[in-house]
Amino acid sequence: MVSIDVWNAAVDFPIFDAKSRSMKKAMLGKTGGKIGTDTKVPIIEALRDINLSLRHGDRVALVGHNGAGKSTLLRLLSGIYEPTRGSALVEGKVAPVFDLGVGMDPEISGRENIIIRGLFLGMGRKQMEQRIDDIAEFTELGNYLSMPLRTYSTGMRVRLALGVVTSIDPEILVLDEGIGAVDAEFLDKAKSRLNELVKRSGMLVFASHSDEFLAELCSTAIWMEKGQIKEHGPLREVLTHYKGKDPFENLSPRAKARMQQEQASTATIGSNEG
Ligand SMILES: Nc1ncnc2c1ncn2[C@@H]1O[C@H](COP(=O)(O)OP(=O)(O)OP(=O)(O)O)[C@@H](O)[C@H]1O
Repeated sequence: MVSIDVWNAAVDFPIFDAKSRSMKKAMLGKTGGKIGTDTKVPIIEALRDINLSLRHGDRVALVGHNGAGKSTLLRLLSGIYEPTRGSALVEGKVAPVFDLGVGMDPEISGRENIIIRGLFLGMGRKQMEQRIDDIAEFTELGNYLSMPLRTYSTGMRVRLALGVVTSIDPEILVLDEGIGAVDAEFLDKAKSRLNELVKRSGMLVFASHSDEFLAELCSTAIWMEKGQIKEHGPLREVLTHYKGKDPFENLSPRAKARMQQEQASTATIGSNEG
């Protein structure tokens, strides 16, 4: 069973080449973590006082303004960052998808990239070889799959990357958005594959600014503000507080129906956090 537990965690970034003297006089910005200037080296407090408990089946949206700490939290949950203070315990294999293009080699073919990227996401070579035809069909890239990746347009690369990512069997899927570069028709096709992927995965944490996508894939949400969790609860409720209005009024009927279904089955959230 997969699980994530975080206790009083903080992540700091010391900035060795910043001029702390001039920063003391600077106005407090609206975005980003707090910049501490008490020490010789300024420190950005990207995350602080994070307490979180996620379990099998959780599908969590991560929302918040620029610099609120979403990407840092995703990296903490993926084991890429260690907490500076506090602790984080992650049980299960994490497939981190932060940048769809990461791990792709421009000089090798689309097909070879499918295998390499799959290995990077924790799959075996045999497993990827079994799935390659399905991925090829999904991407609709045809003969381009034998061409080096450098000959692809941005959208074509995203198709390939999405094809691979949606073919894996992750225990914990950690997604940062970056799915914007494909055309609407393809995105629609990707949605059902993403849905299947999320169903197969033990847990999803998904940072996105797209209400449509969040409604499609998530049932609960964490609202980050200035490096802290401001609210954790049912998706619609948290997004309504975050945005100041219900963002789902104008959603597609399909997304609305799915969300209502989710809400009916959502257990009490956050009762085991503290
Ligand atoms: N490698 C780093 N070095 C120094 N500061 C960093 C680093 N990564 C993030 N930060 C700082 O940590 C804070 C949180 O950044 P983070 O990228 O987690 O925010 P975010 O919510 O993902 O933002 P966005 O929506 O703009 O991507 C910001 O103040 C940022 O400046």
